[in-house]
Amino acid sequence: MTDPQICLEACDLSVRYGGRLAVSGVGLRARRGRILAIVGPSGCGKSTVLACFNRLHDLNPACELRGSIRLDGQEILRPGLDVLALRRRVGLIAQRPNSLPLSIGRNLTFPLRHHGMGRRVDRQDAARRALQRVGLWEEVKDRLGRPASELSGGQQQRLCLARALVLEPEVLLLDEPCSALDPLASAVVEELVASLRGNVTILIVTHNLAQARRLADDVAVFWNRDGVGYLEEQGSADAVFAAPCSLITAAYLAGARG
Ligand SMILES: Nc1ncnc2c1ncn2[C@@H]1O[C@H](COP(=O)(O)OP(=O)(O)OP(=O)(O)O)[C@@H](O)[C@H]1O
Repeated sequence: MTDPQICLEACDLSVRYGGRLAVSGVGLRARRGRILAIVGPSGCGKSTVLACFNRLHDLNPACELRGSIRLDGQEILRPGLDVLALRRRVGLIAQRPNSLPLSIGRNLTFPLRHHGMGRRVDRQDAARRALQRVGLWEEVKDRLGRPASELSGGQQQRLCLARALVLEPEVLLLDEPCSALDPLASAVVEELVASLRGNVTILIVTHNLAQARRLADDVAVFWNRDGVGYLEEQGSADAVFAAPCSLITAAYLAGARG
């Protein structure tokens, strides 16, 4: 039986690019409403695994997935799944702010329309609430018609978070969301992510171990052997940081490896 505390679960997940095995045998569990930090050295497959959870690899015909991923107990890798509906439930925020080449307001109303919210007034209302949620409303309310590209990097990343949140996702996948931001903008985004705890299940890839310590309820440590990424260890952040089970994790967290 599915554990109701588990929102998202990968079992024996493997990914190949053009036939080359990139990630193998990953079993990962994300608890509902908690923040799971995914850490590990470069190239061990963190982003590759993260992108599996909203089927982003469907866009890459050279990419092949094996194994199982269940969202609320339902298999999401099965053929015929409504991928648009999945992406409404599981949003992804990339490393670099990727606002749409539209106005600030339409960055939010466009996805709502795409996902079938019919009335303009409802879309505008949802957009305002999403902008308030990420603390951008006061900064942009008088220039909603201006291009999103006029915003700073930090503001654009908050706009991207608002664009994901406006669809009221159950899960947010964050791929190093602060790595392109200065420390102040990074702190704002980090606080925002922390404020979502309890409401949204969050998986965040980060190279910043201090950030993982501050944010995470749970931690998954990835590693790579002979060029193939795998999950070395996972557990509660307290346990993994204080008393890791694996020597590799211990050395990585101590800064000696990776
Ligand atoms: N689109 C792609 N096509 C081919 N190989 C890829 C592609 N994306 C990733 N890879 C390969 O898959 C492996 C894992 O890469 P991935 O980016 O997932 O690692 P990562 O742990 O997220 O790294 P980083 O921390 O540097 O972002 C690497 O060997 C990489 O070269």
